Amino acid sequence: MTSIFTHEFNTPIYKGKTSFNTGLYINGKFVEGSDKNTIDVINPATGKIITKVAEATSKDVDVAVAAAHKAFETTWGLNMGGAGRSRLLAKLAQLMEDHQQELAALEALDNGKTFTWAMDVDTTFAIDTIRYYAGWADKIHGQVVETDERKLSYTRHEPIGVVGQIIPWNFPLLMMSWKLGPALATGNCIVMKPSEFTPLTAIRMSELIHEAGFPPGTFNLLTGYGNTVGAAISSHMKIDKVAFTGSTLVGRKIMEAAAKSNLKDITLELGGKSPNIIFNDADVDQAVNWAAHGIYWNHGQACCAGSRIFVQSGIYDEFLSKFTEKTRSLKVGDPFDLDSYQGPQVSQLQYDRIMEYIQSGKDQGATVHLGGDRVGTEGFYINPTIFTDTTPDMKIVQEEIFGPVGVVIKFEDEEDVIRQANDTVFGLAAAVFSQNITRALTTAHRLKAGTAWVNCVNQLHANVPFGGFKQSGIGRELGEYALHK
Ligand SMILES: NC(=O)C1=CN([C@@H]2O[C@H](COP(=O)(O)OP(=O)(O)OC[C@H]3O[C@@H](n4cnc5c(N)ncnc54)[C@H](OP(=O)(O)O)[C@@H]3O)[C@@H](O)[C@H]2O)C=CC1
Ligand SMILES: CCCCCC/C=C/C(=O)O
Repeated sequence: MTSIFTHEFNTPIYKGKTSFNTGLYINGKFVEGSDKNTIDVINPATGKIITKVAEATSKDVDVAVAAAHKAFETTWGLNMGGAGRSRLLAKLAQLMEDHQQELAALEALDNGKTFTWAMDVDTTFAIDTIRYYAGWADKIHGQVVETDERKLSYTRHEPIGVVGQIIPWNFPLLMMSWKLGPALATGNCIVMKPSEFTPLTAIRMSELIHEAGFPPGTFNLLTGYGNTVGAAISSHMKIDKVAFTGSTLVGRKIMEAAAKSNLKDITLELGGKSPNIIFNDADVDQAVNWAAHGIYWNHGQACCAGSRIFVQSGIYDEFLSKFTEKTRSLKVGDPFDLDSYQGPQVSQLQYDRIMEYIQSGKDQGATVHLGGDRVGTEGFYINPTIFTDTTPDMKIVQEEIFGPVGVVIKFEDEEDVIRQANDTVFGLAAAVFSQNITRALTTAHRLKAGTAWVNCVNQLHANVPFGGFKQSGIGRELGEYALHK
């Protein structure tokens, strides 16, 4: 028997109730996992169990894939026109909006992000994304190509089939929407695995997908572990594509599994070590605010986090002093407190990883300019941390920390900073701060990054493609680009 999770939020910022089934969602029904095991879901603010959810196995993957294939052949795929798909996606967006506060509260409870950001960013952007792809669903056509005066050819944009989607814990609902939107708009059926750490909004979304009226089997949700369910999805012979967001390490495994099984198509949105470049002629106060947002927002748990802050020598001291003050002012605390900027890291595992990076920075001779320690005695809270006196070879300069830890590095001129900024295996995002538009754009164009922001950071929109160069990924999400792969 599957269980129902009921929770009453009685917090300063949100009061309300949620109640939903914690089973796997397969073929339009909530069911137990084939082994009847469960996974504990932990509250990162306390380290205590919130609830248990069903644990899927590779057998459940087979059942979900069969259901998805049946839906693809009968009620979805080429059998449901674009207008029908559009209507259902629009209905889903409306249901998400009707339950926005509940979804934001669940995200804050499960992930540790603040309720305020979950409302203003995660849920709002997720709703926008589903609505945006609802708009596309009936506007997807191929081309007519005249080959000579008497002949023409035409192309058709057909769905791929059954797609596996593996999503991470840092933006659970948002990453779900980035993957759901284009896949459903183009007529594919889905077998999705959320992160074992943050499954709650994905499960609640399964109920909303059901309520919206998507035919059984169109969308299936399997809560489970990466090395069982994730691996079974990426090596499945009847899954036609896998879309993944997560670490570069696992991205590599997925690509290998795809190659070794049925050569399925892949989209990978992986790690980053984004440079944030601040020239002498930047508006320093503006750059300080954006730099803080770039690295500390979502507790540094963002693929595009501006974790390497390069500051030109003429303003280095002024910047560092103001950036230190700004960092000191950010309140770390309960995700449901009105004035919290930063909540806990998502898990004990992630907390330990970040602390190990902080220790490695110290061991390799960098200076902890600010922070570097835990906050409080329970939960996974870490003080926003600034490192200085780094060298290019240090782990904290080269590797993705995925925590509120930034390195501030002095540079001399444009050539110097472009060389340093591009000295990374990653290439997801970058930012440039300068009042000189020519310098800003010239620098932005020379950075090997999928996205380069000028005088701002983290500006992502449903209609703008996003994805990485180098080991930050393959393919693009969002915008029209996401419809083509
Ligand atoms: N680009 C991004 O947005 C993200 C980057 N990361 C980076 O990865 C680091 C490690 O975080 P972590 O949570 O371990 O990231 P992972 O890459 O392990 O997790 C992302 C997703 O992949 C799943 N997964 C794990 N192993 C496999 C596998 N063998 N086959 C298929 N799917 C699998 C996970 O499942 P499970 O539920 O078992 O964990 C989860 O759903 C972070 O510190 C950060 O640097 C992490 C998350 C997001
Ligand atoms: C303003 C919205 C920012 C969204 C960031 C999305 C990041 C994705 C990732 O970490 O994979």
